[in-house]
Amino acid sequence: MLKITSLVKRYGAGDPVLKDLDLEVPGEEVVSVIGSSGAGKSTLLRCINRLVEPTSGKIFLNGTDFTSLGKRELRVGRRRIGMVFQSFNLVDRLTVMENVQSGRLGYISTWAALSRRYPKEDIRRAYELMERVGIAHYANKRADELSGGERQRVGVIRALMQQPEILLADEPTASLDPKTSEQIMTLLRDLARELKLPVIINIHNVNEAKEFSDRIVGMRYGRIIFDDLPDALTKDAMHEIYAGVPHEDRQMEGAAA
Ligand SMILES: Nc1ncnc2c1ncn2[C@@H]1O[C@H](COP(=O)(O)OP(=O)(O)OP(=O)(O)O)[C@@H](O)[C@H]1O
Repeated sequence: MLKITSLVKRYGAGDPVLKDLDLEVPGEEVVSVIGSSGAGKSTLLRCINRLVEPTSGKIFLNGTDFTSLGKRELRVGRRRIGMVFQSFNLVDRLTVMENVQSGRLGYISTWAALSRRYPKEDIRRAYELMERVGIAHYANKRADELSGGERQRVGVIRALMQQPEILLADEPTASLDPKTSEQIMTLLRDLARELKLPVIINIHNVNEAKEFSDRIVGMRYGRIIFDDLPDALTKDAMHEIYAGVPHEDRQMEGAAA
């Protein structure tokens, strides 16, 4: 369970971009965070693992107060949070297996990692997960020889190798074509169920958010102004979330389709 209370983030001396946010995400729930550009979605995600330092407020993951962790504790704590990125963040010249094993970097010795002497159990788990998502036959291929969808599968498996307690996905499908995008969203939803893992997805595609999430959180100017089931995301609710945004009409048509 993730619990966020009274979260505020202010960059420099400017106005806060997160304004007193409260959010709870229980296990195996897929929550999509939507909202116009600049609403604070990425900042929210990045505050959870403290890639961005919260200004005030509390973030608890299964009882641990992440906001109070010191540097060393935070390094260990971050293993409990898996992250999936829009641009995949793979090391191109490394193989799929090497990229996947980098999810274990915090757990094994530097020597073992550098000499690629991965523990047997890690190799077994990597193959199990790669088979689950259909990329096991690419284990020895270089990451840059894969398609976008395959690369994102590697990104997801690398995050899962950490055995995380939550998965944060920052626009995981934004670089993918519509069909591949749906496959990745299906995968995230199914893995959430199978691994009993809460998943928070920052996403612009409202149709995908509605189709693949258990719950939608709508942000506007640093506040959560919608938090409900996908079916409750009516045109009016969309209007409120996206009011004043240049692409408002396109977004609304998308949701109504
Ligand atoms: N490092 C930073 N320094 C200063 N301001 C920042 C920084 N990162 C983000 N911001 C500002 O914080 C606000 C929220 O940005 P954020 O990236 O969280 O929004 P977002 O909803 O994820 O937007 P998008 O959908 O375009 O990615 C924006 O006004 C942005 O300019």
